[in-house]
Parts: sequence; structure tokens; C-alpha cells
Amino acid sequence: MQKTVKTAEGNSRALFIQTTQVLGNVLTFDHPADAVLSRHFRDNRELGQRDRAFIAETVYGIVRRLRWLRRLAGAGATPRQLLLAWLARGEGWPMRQFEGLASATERDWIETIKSATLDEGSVAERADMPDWLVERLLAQHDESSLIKLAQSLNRPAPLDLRVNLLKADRDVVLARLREEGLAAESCRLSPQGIRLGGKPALQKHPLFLDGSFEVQDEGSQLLGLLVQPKRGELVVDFCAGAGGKTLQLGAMMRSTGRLYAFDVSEKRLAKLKPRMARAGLSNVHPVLIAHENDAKVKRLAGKADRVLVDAPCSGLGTLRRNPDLKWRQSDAAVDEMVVKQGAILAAAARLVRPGGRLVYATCSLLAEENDAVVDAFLAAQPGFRAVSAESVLEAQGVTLTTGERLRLSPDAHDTDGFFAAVLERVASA
Ligand SMILES: C[S@@+](CC[C@H](N)C(=O)[O-])C[C@H]1O[C@@H](n2cnc3c(N)ncnc32)[C@H](O)[C@@H]1O
Repeated sequence: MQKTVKTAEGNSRALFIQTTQVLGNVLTFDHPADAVLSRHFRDNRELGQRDRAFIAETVYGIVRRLRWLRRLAGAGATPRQLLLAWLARGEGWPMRQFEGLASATERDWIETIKSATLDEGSVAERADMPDWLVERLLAQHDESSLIKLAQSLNRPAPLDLRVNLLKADRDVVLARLREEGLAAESCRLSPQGIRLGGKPALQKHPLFLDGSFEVQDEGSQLLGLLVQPKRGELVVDFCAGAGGKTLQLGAMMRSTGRLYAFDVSEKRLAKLKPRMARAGLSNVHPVLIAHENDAKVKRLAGKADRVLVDAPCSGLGTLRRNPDLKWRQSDAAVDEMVVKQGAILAAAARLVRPGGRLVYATCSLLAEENDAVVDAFLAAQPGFRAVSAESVLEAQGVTLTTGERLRLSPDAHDTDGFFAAVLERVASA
């Protein structure tokens, strides 16, 4: 495999070739883009931080604007042509920057790309989304708000941290990061969050290694607040994954009580274990389940004070971080997901004790995966009632006009897109 020669400009011929290779692999959409990138970086350990950033940002930039680039460069454009078109039009590289990187013929082609004009295009083309997705979103938004939302989803996300309140104080962490020259601000909404300017590498930061903070989008932090777990409670994180929210819930419980972290993915749960240790949590019990009706789940029927269902979903609210999802998801996959979401919510609800709380959340922007799932659940389960998400947040010092259900989007809140409904099992008489 071609190895990179790092240059001051970070745009050597070899780097260019590697970027084209990675892009070609990402554009098959067989695997998530972040997995393709991680693998490439693992196989090319000599790549410096700048080169990695160039490859990742370029590939993500192209995937975000793929529809536009294919209109400019031609539907059958090769990964290399897409790369050239992106650098010329998306990044605005002047012609001289292509010297030594592109052949004379390619440079002529780049000139035509630079001066090409496109007609306005369809809504889906302007949104840089597949037609099926725009059709679904147009049922919820008018054209101009959809374009605004799409543009916000087509921009990179900021980097947010959640301070582990079990180990650290937000102001102390903020002050330390600032002393180190990082641009750090308190998050606007989450009382546990810090927003950083730029994308500093933090995996080796002492405050990361000692569990004082974790990377977690501000919107995701608000979901933890909706669960609002207390010391000594029995809490279930039904779809815990690698534990982004489990860690937050465990810290809010001050490492007391019992916090069950269920998931069907052994690989994801395995990633939770070192994170629990770093976070100083001894109340978390990861449990691998075969499916939502596993006997291990049923044992807790009627016992949980709080249950979080952070449901598997299309993930379309996270397009800023995972832009390939819009090309990897499909209409049919969303329909299947909706059935699964209903089944998981119904199974999770059985665990909630009378008077206990159930939170259903997704990082989707589609009403089918959000309101429709909750509406169907409430219609089938008269033993549950809705609680206002806005009031739950307000009680914790978060001022956000969101109404009964939490709806976050990058254009309105500069967070990833999230949905959540807070439900309560009516206490028996
Ligand atoms: C949105 S992700 C969870 C993210 C996690 N809560 C976090 O904050 O990092 C959804 C998770 O649901 C899990 N999942 C899928 N089907 C499930 C099921 N039937 N029961 C429990 N978890 C399931 C997936 O493996 C995935 O980890």
C-alpha cells in the first residue's frame, strides 16, 4: 500500500492517492465511514495528525455534498474526480494548488468544473439528500425549513464534552482546558457540558484518562437529564450500546443503586466496561440480552424506577457526524426499524414500577420513528401517561421551549437531532 510522505501543506501526491482510496471504500457504503477511516488509520500508523485530519475532513465533506458533486462532475464520476471537484468547488482551491497533483488533462477538466453552473435542482438535490428521505421530511416541514435543516445537517458538528460530576466540577475542567489554550465554553443547554472550538485530540488528555470527562453531544446529555435518576434507584438503560448515556446516568446516581445496561451487541457492551472503570462507576451491570423479551429482561418486571429506551434508529439526526448514513439508510430499513422500536418500547415498559418513569428517545428526525411510536404505545397502554419534557428539564435548570416532547435539531439548537418522550406508569390506587 502507498505510504504518505508528510508535507507542510499536507497535500502531497501520496496523501492525495490515499484520500482517493479511502473515498472509494467509503462510497461503496458497505461499512460505516468512520469504520473505514479508523481501519485505514490503523493500517497506516505513520500518518500524522494533519494528514489524518485532511483525509477524514475531505472524505466527510464529499459524502455530505455527494449529490451536488455528482451533478457537477457527472453521475459516473470516479472517486478521484469527486475529490478534484470537491477541492476545486467545495474547498475553493486555486488552480495552482493542483499543480503536481493533477495531470494537464485533469487540470483542464477542473477548469470546467470551476466555471460550471447548475440549475437550482430539486428539493432533494438542494438538500443533498436521497429522494425517499426528503419525501418523508416534506411531510413534516415546508420546503424552506427543510432546506435550512438539511444545510445544518450538512455542516460538521462541534465537539462537546460531558463532565463526570462524580469526579470533577465543570468550572474546574473549563478553567483547566482554557489554561491549556483550548477554546472551551459552557454548553448553552446542558449543565454538565462543555463545548470546544476546533477538534483537539483528547484521547490522551489526563482529564479524559482519569474519567473527569467523556465526549458526548450536548443534545444527548439532555436525554440523560430527562431520565433524572436518583441515588439508590434501580435504573435500566435498555439499549445501552457502548454506554454514552449509561455513564451519565451512573454519575447522576452518584454510583449508588443499580444501573442495568442492556444491549444485544456484545461488542458494544465490551466497549462500555473500560469506560465504566475510568468513570469510577461501581453501580453499572452490563447485561447482554438476546432480544428485548429475553428472560434476563423479564426478571426485572415492575421493579425499575426509571427505564431509558435509547432506541436503535435511522440515526438521521446525527448526519453532521455520520453523513454517510443518509446514503446507507433506506425507506424499507426505516419501516423495519419502526416495528423494532415499538417492540422494544413495549418490552421495556414492562420493567417500570407503578409511578416509575420511562423515557423513549431516538437520534432520528423522522416522525415515524418518534411521535408515531410513542402515540401508538400510549394508545395501547392506558397505564402510562405523558409527562412534559420541558418541565422535567426546567426543574433541572434547563430553559428550553420544547413542549411535551423534546425535539432538538442542529438548525434550532446546534445539537444533533434528538427526540424524546417522558412517560410515567400511573401509580396503582
Ligand atoms: C442508539 S444506540 C444506543 C446508544 C447508547 N445508548 C449511547 O448513548 O451510547 C441503540 C442500541 O440499541 C441496541 N439494540 C438493538 N436492538 C436491541 C434490542 N432488541 N434490545 C436492546 N438493545 C438493542 C443496539 O445494539 C445499539 O447499541
